[in-house]
Amino acid sequence: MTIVLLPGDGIGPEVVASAVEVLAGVGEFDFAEFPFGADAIERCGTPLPAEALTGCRSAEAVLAGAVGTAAHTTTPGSGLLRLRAELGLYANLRPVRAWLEGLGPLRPDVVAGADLVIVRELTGGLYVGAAGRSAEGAYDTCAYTAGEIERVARVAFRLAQERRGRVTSVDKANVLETSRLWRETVTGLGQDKFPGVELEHLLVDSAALALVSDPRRFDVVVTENLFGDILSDEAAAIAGSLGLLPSASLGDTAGGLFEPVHGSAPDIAGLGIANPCAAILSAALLLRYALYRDPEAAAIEAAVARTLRDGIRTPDLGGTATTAEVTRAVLAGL
Ligand SMILES: NC(=O)c1ccc[n+]([C@@H]2O[C@H](COP(=O)([O-])OP(=O)(O)OC[C@H]3O[C@@H](n4cnc5c(N)ncnc54)[C@H](O)[C@@H]3O)[C@@H](O)[C@H]2O)c1
Ligand SMILES: CC(C)[C@H](C(=O)O)[C@@H](O)C(=O)O
Ligand SMILES: [Mg+2]
Repeated sequence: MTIVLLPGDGIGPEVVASAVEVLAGVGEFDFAEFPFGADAIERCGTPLPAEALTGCRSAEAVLAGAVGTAAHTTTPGSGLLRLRAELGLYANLRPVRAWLEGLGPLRPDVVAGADLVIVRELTGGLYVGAAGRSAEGAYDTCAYTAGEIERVARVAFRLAQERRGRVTSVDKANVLETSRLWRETVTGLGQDKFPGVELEHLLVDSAALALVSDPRRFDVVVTENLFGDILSDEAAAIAGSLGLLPSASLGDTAGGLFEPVHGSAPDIAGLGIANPCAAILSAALLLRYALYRDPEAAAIEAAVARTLRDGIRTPDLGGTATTAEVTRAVLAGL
């Protein structure tokens, strides 16, 4: 059972090492590591070398850190986008929980008990549409097919059936044609196949406010690629830090890509203070969604919750613990 590791850049290798320690604490796995991101550009001349892609294709699952450095800004991200596209990972689950009161910048009475999942469409929209420069400026284009919308909406509805039975679809249907198609398609699918799931539609600007003023109203949020990218970083305020947000990128075949929502955090890379929880929780999602080992996944999540409760927290959460100390506490809590 091989798990491919793509540590990448900045704090990526630091937090992936923590996640690997925690995985080794719950079972026996084979790991195969490949260069990725700016690290791969330096070593192989490309952010996603052919052997890394081949390794990812044949692995049970992929655990990634983050990509990007000050010297290499856009190209490392293109390797990540290509990996998602090549593996057909169109649904990106980004669970957000208020693990503990008072961790983040928001009022505890607003966030206490919040527990939602953002399902971000991951292989379409503005990220992949025709883009370029013209004589006068530049352009990016947004296009979605009904099929692309329906398949990610299906993931959201199914997830809601296992949770609290409520989907919020986020779009900008008052302006964008792709959003009007998004709204029609999600509505049709809900009526036809998921009548038991409550569906509401929110415009993205209004959703952005509701996320931080009334996060408990959300169960499953489904939205297009760029809105999902932005709203998920915003939602980190509910959890308390980007260092607490994991993700699972899934397609129609087994396996998937599991990675923190955060980036390579060049401002703290190499200091040993990165919060490893997002990567550790991504490893838990890997166990749940790629290896079907839910008990181990739940054990890791409980150990992270205990570590936070015990006050063993990195500086992003107002603590003084190091990456290694948090990792040790999670392992001890298993
Ligand atoms: N999935 C990815 O690989 C990914 C995601 C986002 C950004 N990026 C890339 O990362 C680079 C930096 O981007 P950015 O600074 O806008 O976003 P970032 O997510 O790297 O950092 C934003 C802020 O959050 C903090 N932070 C992030 N993760 C943390 C953690 N685990 N523990 C403690 N603090 C943490 C950082 O220190 C920084 O202050 C860019 O090159 C960007 O393209 C990559
Ligand atoms: C690095 C970047 C391409 C990536 C994205 O925009 O998808 C990141 O921000 C994320 O959220 O995974
Ligand atoms: Mg992002």
